[in-house]
Amino acid sequence: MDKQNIQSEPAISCKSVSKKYDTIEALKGIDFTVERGEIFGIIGPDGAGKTTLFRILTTLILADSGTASVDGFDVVKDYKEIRKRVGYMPGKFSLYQDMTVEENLNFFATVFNTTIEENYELVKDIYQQIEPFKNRRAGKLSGGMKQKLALSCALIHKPSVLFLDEPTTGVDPVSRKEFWGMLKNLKAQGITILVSTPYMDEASLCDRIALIQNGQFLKIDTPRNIVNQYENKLWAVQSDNMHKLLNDLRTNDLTSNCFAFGDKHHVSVSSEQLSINSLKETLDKLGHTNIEIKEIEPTIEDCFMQLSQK
Ligand SMILES: Nc1ncnc2c1ncn2[C@@H]1O[C@H](COP(=O)(O)OP(=O)(O)OP(=O)(O)O)[C@@H](O)[C@H]1O
Repeated sequence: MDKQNIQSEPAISCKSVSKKYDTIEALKGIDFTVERGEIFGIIGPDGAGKTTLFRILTTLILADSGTASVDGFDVVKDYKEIRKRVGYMPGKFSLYQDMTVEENLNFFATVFNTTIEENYELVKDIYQQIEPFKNRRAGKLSGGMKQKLALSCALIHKPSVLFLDEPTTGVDPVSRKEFWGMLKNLKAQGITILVSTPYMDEASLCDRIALIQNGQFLKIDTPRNIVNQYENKLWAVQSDNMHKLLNDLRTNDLTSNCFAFGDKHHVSVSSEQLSINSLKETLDKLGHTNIEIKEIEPTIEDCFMQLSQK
């Protein structure tokens, strides 16, 4: 395929991709495309199928059925081309623990037939933060520093598509925030990013997201549109006895679902018959004290809970 044709293809395209491990259906007919220059998030809990999808797209395993392409190349036929063009940061950072920071980066550069100097501009902002520790072994770095080194290694050959599988899992909140800042900078340099995360709060940092559960996409859209499409009213409820409150809310005929969210319970209400005051009265009769109920804006997690129960 010539260069111009490649540029008109989406960065990633997946059509009816399925994968089984014995009897476990890890992916059940995944369909989506990622446009060039997007930060696209795959959001879902452990075991939803995120890693399996990443491995198929980075040509490490084969799908049982369906087709997929990356940067315009077919994941089966053109796997060699794809390997040159993608950067992959697996969930468990693939660093050589006994090699130093600099040796790790050098190694990845050499594997891709390049040098640190050649693509230094691309990794500079990230690598400079760990450069003071360049003689330290990777195994002795903190979680946040390991993450920065792993990202530098995934970028050192200037990939056009970057695959980041749960890059912020096990990383402290400050480093998580910094990390998303780095992704924005990479996007500004024209790199397409597919990133998976179990943290629903990170969804809003993506251009578009797919919510995944049990090997299926529940929804694909911008985080804003997903939140706007939330169907019910949503209330945050608390009382002195949160455990009993959860049971009482779940057995109420007029609420559609309820789950614990931080120090409150989030209750989804589809019925017009139920008002905040009438729910307060009901809970009062059930013996609850210090009841507080507030209407709130749904988060992506609320949307996920609603969609996953359909
Ligand atoms: N090599 C394998 N052999 C058998 N089952 C597997 C294998 N790899 C994954 N699975 C199963 O396939 C399903 C999807 O797993 P996958 O690792 O893709 O999900 P995930 O969303 O990345 O979750 P996690 O963050 O836990 O890895 C799970 O039920 C998992 O147990």
